[in-house]
Amino acid sequence: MLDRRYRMLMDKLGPALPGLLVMSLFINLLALATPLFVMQVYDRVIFHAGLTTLQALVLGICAVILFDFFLRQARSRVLQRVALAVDVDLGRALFAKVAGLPLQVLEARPGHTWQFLFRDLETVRNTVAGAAIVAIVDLPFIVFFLGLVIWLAPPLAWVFAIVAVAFAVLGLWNGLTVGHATRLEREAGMRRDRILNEIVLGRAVMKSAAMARPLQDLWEDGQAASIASSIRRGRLADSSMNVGASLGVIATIALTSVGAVAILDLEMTVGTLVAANLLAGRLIAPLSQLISSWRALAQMRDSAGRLAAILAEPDDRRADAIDLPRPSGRLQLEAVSFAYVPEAPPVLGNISLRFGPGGLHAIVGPNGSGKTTLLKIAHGLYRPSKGRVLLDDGDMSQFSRDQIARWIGYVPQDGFLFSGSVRENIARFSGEVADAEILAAAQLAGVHAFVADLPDGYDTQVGEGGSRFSTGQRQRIAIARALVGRPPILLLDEPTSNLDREAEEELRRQLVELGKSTTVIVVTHSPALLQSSDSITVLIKGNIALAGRSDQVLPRLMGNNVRQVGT
Ligand SMILES: Nc1ncnc2c1ncn2[C@@H]1O[C@H](COP(=O)(O)OP(=O)(O)OP(=O)(O)O)[C@@H](O)[C@H]1O
Repeated sequence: MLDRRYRMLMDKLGPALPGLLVMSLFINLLALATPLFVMQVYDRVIFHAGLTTLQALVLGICAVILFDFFLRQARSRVLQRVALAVDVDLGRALFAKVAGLPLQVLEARPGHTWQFLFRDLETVRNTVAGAAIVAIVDLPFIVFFLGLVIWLAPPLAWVFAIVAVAFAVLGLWNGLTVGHATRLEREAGMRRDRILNEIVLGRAVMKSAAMARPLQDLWEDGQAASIASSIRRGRLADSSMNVGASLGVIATIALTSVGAVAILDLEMTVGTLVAANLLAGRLIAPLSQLISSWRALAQMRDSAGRLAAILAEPDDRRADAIDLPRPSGRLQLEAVSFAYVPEAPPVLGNISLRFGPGGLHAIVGPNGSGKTTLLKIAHGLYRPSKGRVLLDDGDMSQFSRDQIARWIGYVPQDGFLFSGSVRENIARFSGEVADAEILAAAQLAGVHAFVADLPDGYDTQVGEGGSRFSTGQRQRIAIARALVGRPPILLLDEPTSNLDREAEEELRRQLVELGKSTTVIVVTHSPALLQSSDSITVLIKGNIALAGRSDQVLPRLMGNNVRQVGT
């Protein structure tokens, strides 16, 4: 059975392959015209002063050149179409896959891995439309040329056989060494780029903590390793190419010498020798091309492997079996345990909680106690390792992300925004959200007055990741984004951590108001929010230390340091 990476490539290349083979057949047949032409000129025109024959031969070869040109053009077009299919179809599939993968899979690999996947796509695209593929398609015709040469010039057969074996050995050695060196080169490049990526992400920390020098040292180490692996790969590839070139020259010399002896023994004509030499060129060209394209082919094989592996990963659920009515807002965690890595101890252990419908519910606990993880599980972003989450009475795992996003609003700790306008961000970049809905969400989140006051209002560009706004402003816009469509459940991760007193009080009032119709679950350390909550859950080291009505939990919480509750 075909490896899935080759299956993926054949999906794109397969439909074009018969056409390519037919065109290559004709191109290779036409390639016989030159040796035939030369043979005729040497053996007939020169010896018999046949100028009329020469004219006919020149006319014929001109027609052949023209036909050959059009065929090559057509072959290039076909390969360009294949490249376009890779770009469009695979590009679209890859983006949809990356966007559709479960959050846990996305978080399990460093961020730049995903960018590299799109470079993999470019590698596949460029190789599929490049000279290496033409050389591969030309490969079967080598056998044909070999047979022809043996038939035409039997005394040269053993020279051709030796040349073919020498190229096969070189190709094999090249494949093994250059393929491996290419892989090492990529890994070294990725390690170096990871440092660069982090420097860009953590630029403010780098500057404020004066970490530029040590980080540069780290990057230079990475760069040195990358250069060393490039040089090694380059050396191996150059050696193969040079050995290939030398083999080509040796083949010509051996053919000419053996041919000369055969001519002296009257076993062959001069024309046959010249023709055999030209045919040898046709035989060696695709082999040399393959050897010099080996790096591209090895990269394409690895890239296709990575792409195929990602494309085979299971998605988050995309489609719903049935369009269920809007839930009332009851959210229940049933004996939920969760571990980020299967072999590590669980971050959450056997959590059972019920929220709503409606009400303001607070979750508190020390750093690292699992509050954010709990919220992500409640939002279906992570699947529990054990237990389940129920939305009303339905198991959360049956719902698609689209449906969950409509029913559960989620405001992450950093309030990340995407480059674009405030309006686009609140509307989740959907053209289907009406202005009235955006305004209502902004008013509910208490961000309308601030946005309306900006010179470009809702058209204001937020910058990369929302960088043109303060963290508090970003968080308020993120709350508005979560409220679009008035989901029956709203999850907020420390929404007041970056707000001033006044904004905190305003948000508290709004959350209490929202709690009358919506189940609001908020991770918070804000005393004001805790006091206004209907229920409080205290998490310690991934376990529920205390949970219940806030008037019961709060006095114990106030009397104890949160870290000591439940111990
Ligand atoms: N992506 C991850 N991979 C592995 N472990 C993680 C990951 N994210 C969090 N953890 C671990 O899970 C535990 C709980 O983290 P979580 O972020 O849920 O805590 P938290 O209570 O929200 O903390 P904080 O109050 O600091 O935000 C921590 O021990 C943390 O180290």
